[in-house]
Amino acid sequence: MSISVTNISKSYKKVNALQQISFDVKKGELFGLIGPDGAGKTTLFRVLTTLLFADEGTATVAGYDVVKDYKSIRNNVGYMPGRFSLYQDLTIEENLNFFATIFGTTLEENYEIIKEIYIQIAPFKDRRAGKLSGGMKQKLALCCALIHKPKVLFLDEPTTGVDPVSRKEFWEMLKRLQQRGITILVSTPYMDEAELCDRIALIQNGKILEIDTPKAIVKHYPKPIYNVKSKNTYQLINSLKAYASTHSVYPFGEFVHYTDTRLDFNPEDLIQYLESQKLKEISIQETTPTIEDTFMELAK
Ligand SMILES: Nc1ncnc2c1ncn2[C@@H]1O[C@H](COP(=O)(O)OP(=O)(O)OP(=O)(O)O)[C@@H](O)[C@H]1O
Repeated sequence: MSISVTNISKSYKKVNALQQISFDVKKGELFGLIGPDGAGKTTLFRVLTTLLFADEGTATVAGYDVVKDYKSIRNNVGYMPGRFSLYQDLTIEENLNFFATIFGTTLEENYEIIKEIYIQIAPFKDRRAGKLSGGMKQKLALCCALIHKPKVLFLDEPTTGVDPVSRKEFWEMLKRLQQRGITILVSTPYMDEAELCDRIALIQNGKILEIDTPKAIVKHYPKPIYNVKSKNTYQLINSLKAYASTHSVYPFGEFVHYTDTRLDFNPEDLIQYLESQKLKEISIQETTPTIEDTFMELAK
């Protein structure tokens, strides 16, 4: 195993940020931690990168214990924290040289591993990090996390605040790093990114709700789910919430996702009810559940 977490708990006074978390990540796996703000993702990253002690439990990374072997872990992992880690007043090149130096290496020595990402920002190498776009900062932060050739890469919400094109490119880069045998633990609040991981853990309020491949997680969804639409979405949600047989209701893109408590649910009954509520242009269609639907169901 590349990462092994056993019954890790961590509290900040009254907040139980992590509660008995256990999971394993295999060597070379791209593993996603999926959960909303405050779920405990950053706390877990900090424990695994030896920056914070857990109250209970044990964890190993690349075979090293996070408490006893913290020095070895620091030499073998790359960490890209969610909040920006670069020196804003240093240029791209200076940031890279700085990170290389603290790990006792040079940009030249490990150029091969960062080359593909670095060439995209190299034309701006004399620009200060503080003056870069979100996508460029992210690429520079990834280069800095990789400069000492880590075995395991920790990426805390690397695509938050980054435009959709850069997000897509970023995930393509991660896939290529994975092909080099690097184990990657990445957190994201974006459910569409969850589908790009080999396996994911859904996490909320410091607890793991489920761990599996994205496909299997969606397969476990327990009910038929419907895309419901009408002219007035706000009123539609309120009416659906007030309906006697509602199991779940929440906005989902241009639709409202609806599940019913009855096994013999007939959409016609729901249409009649919504019409009686004076809703107009109603449509109901069964749809395939997504990871977000599974999350909403488990988090209920
Ligand atoms: N230093 C701290 N002192 C007190 N509470 C904290 C501290 N750090 C985090 N918390 C709380 O612990 C919980 C987990 O926070 P954590 O930052 O690990 O979550 P997260 O999933 O990374 O979310 P975010 O994306 O918002 O950082 C939250 O309720 C947060 O408010």
